[in-house]
Amino acid sequence: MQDDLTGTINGAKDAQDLIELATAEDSVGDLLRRGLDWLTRVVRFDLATVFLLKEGRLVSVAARGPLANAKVRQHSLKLSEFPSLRHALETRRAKAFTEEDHAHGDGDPFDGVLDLPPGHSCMVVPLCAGERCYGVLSLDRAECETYPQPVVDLVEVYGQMLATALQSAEQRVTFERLHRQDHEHAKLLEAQLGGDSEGILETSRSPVMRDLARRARQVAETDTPVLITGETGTGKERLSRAIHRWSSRADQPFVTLNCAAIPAGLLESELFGHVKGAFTGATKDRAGRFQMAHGGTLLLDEVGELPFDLQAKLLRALQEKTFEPVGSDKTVRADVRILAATHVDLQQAIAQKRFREDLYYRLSVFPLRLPPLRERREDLPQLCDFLLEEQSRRTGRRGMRVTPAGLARLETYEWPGNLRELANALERATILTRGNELGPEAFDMPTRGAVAATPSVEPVASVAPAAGEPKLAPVLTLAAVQREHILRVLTLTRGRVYGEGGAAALLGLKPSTLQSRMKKLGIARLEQFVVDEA
Ligand SMILES: Nc1ncnc2c1ncn2[C@@H]1O[C@H](COP(=O)(O)OP(=O)(O)OP(=O)(O)O)[C@@H](O)[C@H]1O
Repeated sequence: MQDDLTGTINGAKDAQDLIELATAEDSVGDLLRRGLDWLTRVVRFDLATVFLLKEGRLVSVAARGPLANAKVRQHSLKLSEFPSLRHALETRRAKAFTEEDHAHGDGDPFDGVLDLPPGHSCMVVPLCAGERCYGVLSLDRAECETYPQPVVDLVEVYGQMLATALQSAEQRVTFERLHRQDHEHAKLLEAQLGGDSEGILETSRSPVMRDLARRARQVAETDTPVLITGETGTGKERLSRAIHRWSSRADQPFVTLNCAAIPAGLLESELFGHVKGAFTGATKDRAGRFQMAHGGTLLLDEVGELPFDLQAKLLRALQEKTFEPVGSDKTVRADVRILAATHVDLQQAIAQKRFREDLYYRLSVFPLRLPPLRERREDLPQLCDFLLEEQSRRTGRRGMRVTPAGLARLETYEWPGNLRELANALERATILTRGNELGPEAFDMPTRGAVAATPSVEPVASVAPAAGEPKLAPVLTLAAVQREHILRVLTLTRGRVYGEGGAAALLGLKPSTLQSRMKKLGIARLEQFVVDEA
């Protein structure tokens, strides 16, 4: 198709370019520039102008052709004064103007801006997609001739494509803004709840802790993997967050994956993502934690629980920084700094063939061992202040403090659940106390001697027997009874939580519920129950 008003139309190639234009992830400016480039190939004009609708006005945002000048680029029109433009938007149809239209219609949109002859070639194309009309495209030529209908139809399709591309560019901007807002919001919440604070690390009174914090800050500056070990509740996750915040990746995502909390069959997809149809229930592509952490830090919590076959895949992802989502043969690259945490003795797990030695050496380039609370008792006063302050942000109970006698009481306890147990003890004491002072009577843990005798139970109080009556057993807290019972069942199942005959099934709980209860009660996961089956 070629005449005075059409350019050279190169069939499939032009259609393909147009589709590419509509699906490209360009910014709005680039999109308009490329869109007008495309148009020059298929239709002749001296001026193509894109006007976008803003508060009842059509504002020129891009212009192309020999007549495009600064005045055209700054031009704007009141839509209500141009019925022909309004009509094009209402009917969503492109229209070529004839000499007659010019004689009886509204004024020329470029009156006062350009000196175009009466009856010049002119076409108006609405830019509408879905529910929205974004504006109009106008084509003008200094010659007096009407654009033929096939050209109008073609440019109308172009207008629809351009509007669709504008729509997706707009959606992308909105999505990115919402994503940013979510990120900001999450950070704010974290800050409000105190989760963005490193807690008592560098300010610790314990020389061991201070040294650990110093080394953590040094390694934070690098991309070296760090293996954080320590008993349950010693603050491994909080230390990981501190390392992330101290690193140059601080503004990028911090993503965690608790390898013990996710059923083994789903872990690979959680780590590396999956593609639609990879397995029953995979109804769409889903990014894994590696992709989510791109540019940032990924904490593999309870890494000792990672199934053996998945450990090889993780090793490859660490070495090559690439992996394949489940069900895909496409290799994905992610730039992720890895932190791993565990409370199990990985050396022992290696000896029992439950953990790969090569992965261990990869993860443990820089090991950090968090001491248990009983080895840093000198931090108790600071920790109590810190945890009470943090708790007050959640509960509103401000100004709580532990009296010196209360502290002396806390110092006599062994703290098997470490900082988490301390936080829980303080919260319980706050609930049970009317005033602001937590004295020894506010705390329900046994003294050091009692702990040694019955390590897994926590009596609240001994009920004094009346004279002549046999001695009564100590009254246990509900938590202590639960703890003891769960430990018994875990021993029976040799540490197995999941599946038929697992502890969760025996206790009538969902495995995830049992896991979280175990975590709360400070029950370390499972190696002490596992009998080496080799
Ligand atoms: N350095 C710290 N200063 C003050 N409080 C801390 C510190 N580290 C941890 N905590 C508190 O102790 C509790 C347990 O912390 P965290 O979850 O980081 O421990 P963890 O070792 O990762 O536990 P788990 O082994 O169960 O995964 C949380 O309430 C946390 O706020």
